[in-house]
Amino acid sequence: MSKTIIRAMVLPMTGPDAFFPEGEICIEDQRIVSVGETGSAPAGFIPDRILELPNDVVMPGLINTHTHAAMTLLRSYADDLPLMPWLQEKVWPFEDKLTDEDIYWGTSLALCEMIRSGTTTMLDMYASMDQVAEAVLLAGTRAVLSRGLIGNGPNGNRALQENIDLVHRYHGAGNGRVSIMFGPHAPYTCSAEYLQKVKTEADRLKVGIHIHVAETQDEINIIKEQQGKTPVQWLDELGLFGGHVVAAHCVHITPQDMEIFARQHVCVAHNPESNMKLSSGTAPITELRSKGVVVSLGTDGASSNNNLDLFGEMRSASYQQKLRVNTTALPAYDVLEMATIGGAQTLGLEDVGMLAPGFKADLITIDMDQPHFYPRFSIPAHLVYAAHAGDVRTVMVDGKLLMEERKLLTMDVGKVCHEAEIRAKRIFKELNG
Ligand SMILES: CSC[C@H]1O[C@@H](n2cnc3c(O)ncnc32)[C@H](O)[C@@H]1O
Ligand SMILES: [Zn+2]
Repeated sequence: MSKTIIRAMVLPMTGPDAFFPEGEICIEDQRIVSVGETGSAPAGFIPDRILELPNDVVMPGLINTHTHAAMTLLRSYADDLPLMPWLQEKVWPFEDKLTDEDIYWGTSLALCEMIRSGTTTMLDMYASMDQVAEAVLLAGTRAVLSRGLIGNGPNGNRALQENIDLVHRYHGAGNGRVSIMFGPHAPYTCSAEYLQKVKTEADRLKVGIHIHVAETQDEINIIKEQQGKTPVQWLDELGLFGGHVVAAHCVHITPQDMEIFARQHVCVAHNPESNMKLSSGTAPITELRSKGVVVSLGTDGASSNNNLDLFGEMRSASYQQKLRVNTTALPAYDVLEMATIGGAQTLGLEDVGMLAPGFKADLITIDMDQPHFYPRFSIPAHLVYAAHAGDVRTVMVDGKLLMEERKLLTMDVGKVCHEAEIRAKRIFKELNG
């Protein structure tokens, strides 16, 4: 049994007006017991640890709903290219050389970066997912993991079996910190028959599906030529939707596609920085949200971003919609919702994303006693428009501290950076002599 009290400014993300300037959160083991003003702890709650952080804001941990964690090994390896040449000429040849251990260390590097920037949960899609799961279990974060499935390639069936095995081995592991989805890569890398097989397995094992959808105009052209309809309409007619589906990107979608998402409760993972860097386009986020579609935020991998910082992603998401629509689009609180409770809804996690009694204690604190946070007119505006990754002081997941005073408690950052550097450079040498 462990009992903790955190005293700080509390932004619980339970509604736009909920804020406790002199707040207090009580935590027992993995869960939050109470949230309120200082002095609101239940009678008889005797903590064995008190974190006095009066100049910090405590808020839910951020949730990254689309990434390829181990792609940290490709950071700054392949820049300034559009999606297809980037994948075909640079990324896939590099990924062909990755070993299971490389993916373990690349994922660990991503987890160091995520914890240090306030991300407590990720939805990942990659290969060697047992190693990814082990890295997550050791780091102490929460993750939903999917085996990336390129159905049209020679390994499509083997990869599908790996995804099935992953469900059996890791769904619910780490006291529920790890769960599994299926990861068909995209409409242009999976046939109709393959996607239907994936859907059958996902339904049988009662887990969700994570897929890239409508990322580029090239994808729309390919699928329209092959199928005579948009990727979203094709996937809908194939029967892929209807269960729990997370669609990443969704840049080039029509009003009819948005109606399908709303009707089928497809959740969208928006990746504004990757979409800008690959020059893919600007997703119609305000329209999706006004149709009732759940939209959350992802960074995509570190090769198309090139960081895993959701504070930057929140700012980019807001600014991008303001540029596309007008200045009232995606105000600060709405973006914070996308990065917290919206992320939890996207991942089907019912007890994270807010600070409320009964919820899991996945939370972060941000040091507000810094010049760029004065004067304090609006905490949500500060967090979205002024904060950066380095402002995160404390990270807790499942009631366990993963970072205190910016020191990682579960990971050896020096060792992780060293392993990542030598492994990435080895592959570079293998490819370039
Ligand atoms: C088979 S594992 C996942 C696969 O996806 C690749 N990937 C990374 N970013 C993107 C993106 O924006 N669109 C499509 N595919 C992407 C990654 O390199 C892996 O090969
Ligand atoms: Zn992706």
